[in-house]
Amino acid sequence: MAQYARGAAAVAVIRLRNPPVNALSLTVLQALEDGLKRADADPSVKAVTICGENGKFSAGADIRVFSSPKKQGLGLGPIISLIERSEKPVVAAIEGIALGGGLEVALGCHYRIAHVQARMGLPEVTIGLLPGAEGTQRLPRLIGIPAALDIITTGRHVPATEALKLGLVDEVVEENTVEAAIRLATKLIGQPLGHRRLSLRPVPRLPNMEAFLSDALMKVKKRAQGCLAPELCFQAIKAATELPFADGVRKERELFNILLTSGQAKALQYAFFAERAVEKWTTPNGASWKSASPQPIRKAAVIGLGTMGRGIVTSLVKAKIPVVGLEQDLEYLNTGRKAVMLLLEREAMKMEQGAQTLDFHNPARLQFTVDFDVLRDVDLVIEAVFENMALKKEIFNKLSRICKPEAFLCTNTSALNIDEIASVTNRPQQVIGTHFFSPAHVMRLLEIIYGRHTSPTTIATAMQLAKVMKKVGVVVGNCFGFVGNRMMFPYTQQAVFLLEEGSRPEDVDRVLEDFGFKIGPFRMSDLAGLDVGWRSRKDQGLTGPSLAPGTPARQRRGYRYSPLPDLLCEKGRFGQKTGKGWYQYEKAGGRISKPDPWIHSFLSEYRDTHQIKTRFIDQEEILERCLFALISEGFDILAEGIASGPEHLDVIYINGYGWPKHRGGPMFYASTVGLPNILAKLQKYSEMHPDVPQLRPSAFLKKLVAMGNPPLNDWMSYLHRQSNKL
Ligand SMILES: CC/C=C\C/C=C/C(=O)SCCNC(=O)CCNC(=O)[C@H](O)C(C)(C)COP(=O)(O)OP(=O)(O)OC[C@H]1O[C@@H](n2cnc3c(N)ncnc32)[C@H](O)[C@@H]1OP(=O)(O)O
Repeated sequence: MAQYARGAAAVAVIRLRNPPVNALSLTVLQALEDGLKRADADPSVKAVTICGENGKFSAGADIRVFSSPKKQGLGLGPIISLIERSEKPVVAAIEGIALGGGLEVALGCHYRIAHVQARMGLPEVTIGLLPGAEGTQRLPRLIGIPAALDIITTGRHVPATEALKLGLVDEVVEENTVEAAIRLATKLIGQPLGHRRLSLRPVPRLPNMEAFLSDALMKVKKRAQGCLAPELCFQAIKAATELPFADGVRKERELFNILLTSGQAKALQYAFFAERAVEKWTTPNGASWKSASPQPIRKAAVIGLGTMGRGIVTSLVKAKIPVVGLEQDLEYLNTGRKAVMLLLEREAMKMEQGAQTLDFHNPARLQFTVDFDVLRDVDLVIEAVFENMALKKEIFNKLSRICKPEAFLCTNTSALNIDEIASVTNRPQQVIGTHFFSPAHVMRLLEIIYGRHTSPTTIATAMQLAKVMKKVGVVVGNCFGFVGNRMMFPYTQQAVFLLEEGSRPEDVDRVLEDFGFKIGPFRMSDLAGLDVGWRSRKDQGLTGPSLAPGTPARQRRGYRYSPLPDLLCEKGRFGQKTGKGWYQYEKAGGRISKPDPWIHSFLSEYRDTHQIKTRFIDQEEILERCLFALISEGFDILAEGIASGPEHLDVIYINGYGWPKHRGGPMFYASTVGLPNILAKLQKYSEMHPDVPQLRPSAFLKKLVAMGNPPLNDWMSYLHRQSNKL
């Protein structure tokens, strides 16, 4: 709702009130409209201030309304017009946040005052929409086309100081913003308002408007990667340059409705809530975010300053947590230190653009050592040495003797058994997996893996650490590959099998990149380095010297196996780092991939050697085999209780594996394709490839289909129900 009060003798204050972020629900909008009408009708009221409860203006429309049957009733535009038409001056007092419809309300006001800490933005594009309450028509009139395009098509939050420079707000204050707004409103009583009504202003012209817009459209499309909303945001802003206000608003509404009914908006809004849902973690034994409290981390240490360790140190410094970086000897330490300093300098430069500073030259904040004794007083250690169980166990055993008893011990691993690592310590309850993604200071995902003995406090502390590092922590159980890599395995396996059967790396990558992945599986493998998987397969005895003599080339443990990646590694083709992998590159370390005729003839020789009949594989089969195998593994993960809901898998895939957010994550995507369709296709492919267990549909998927394909929100409730249809 909204509270109506008197701020000064002649000033009415309308306070938006809907905790925690004053979202504009239908009730709030009704109360805002009532408040405006009341102020208008009261002759003793000469001016109005609009503000938000609890130091937050408003986070915009209540996103849940967009998927409810009442969405048609969300008539914010007419209320904003009512504000603008008011004969009494209306001042917005912006504290905290004014986002989406919240900022559109402020744009309807005649004046805007912001607190210096406030942030403003039109983030609708990030939930698959556009500012549909006349924002695409008012903002360009206020701050011009280039700035409006930037803000609307990226959805970024603009700090108050920048907003002042752009002319988005009239004043920035450090004092009580509402009081400042009331004072301004009092001063404005009786003054003319015509020029303050944005709908009456022309859009500032650019000398080269046409060229500017065509260049901007190209950039928007490139960034969008298949997402519809940025381009429709662009179209709405372009309309502001071509049409009178009222016609521009009509165009905006038309484009808004296209987006609102698009599957992409649903997927992006699902992703918004999924990200928040995973914060509320639970484990199968009943531990949960509700009852566990995080411990403060005043000082941390990172062991190993390779690629991952460097990024983790950088993330900790950025989170203002004092950190010690430790390496095995001075040579490695110096190389690691230089690399960390370079990363931090780059980060500091980026932060300076947003008027922020990064303090990393102070030894109290960042220290490097080869001496484990320095770790005596840290609250938390993140071990980030390479994936070798023996080495990790040696380090954890040492840490357990050196670190204070209450210190938490985290291992950055992408697959290894957390319980085995914890078993060599004197505090298995304080051992946890923290799987960072590379580059660790950029990627948002942090997979947090609890072991058999990990305490709820340890989980809560790791989650809190993720939050302060501005990462999305997702709590998962302990199994080989955890969630992300375990689901990735069948996906990349299918991609390689497709090469055996007739596809080329560029065919498979193109299909998955057209689907929306930032990078296809073969380009990804070249980027990560083929040698990483090769080492792991050698450790597992799947290839290399430990492979039993006489093992068939294309079979392991009775199932189909492709030695193709091993053969490439044996030829020194490790990907980008060696200039050759599934593609060729301009040089070792090069980044521009080109299809490689050598690979094409290598594949055809390989098929001849193994008497594989080559066939044409269409896009549908490529997509379905890769994605459905991954999804089926996801259902197994849910059934085993490794993750507590499909949102967890989706958040992991969107934030760690380049899954296109506008498709909502693999499990959401499965729900849109329809579980019966996925089951039928998996059954078909599994019959074609009986020696590939990863194509056999998960029992949980079968159960859900038998139960009538329930909506995603209900899936978990079917896990323990008895079904006689199976
Ligand atoms: C016909 C045309 C009509 C309208 C056009 C207008 C369209 C819009 O306004 S669309 C909405 C645009 N706004 C946004 O996209 C903002 C979304 N919110 C955020 O970015 C963040 O939540 C925040 C910056 C506002 C706050 O961040 P933080 O402090 O980290 O808190 P949380 O993100 O955890 O949020 C707390 C709590 O609030 C819920 N929530 C936030 N925003 C909305 C919202 N707009 N609608 C509904 N609910 C919202 C969020 O889910 C959290 O809920 P839980 O505590 O239950 O998890």
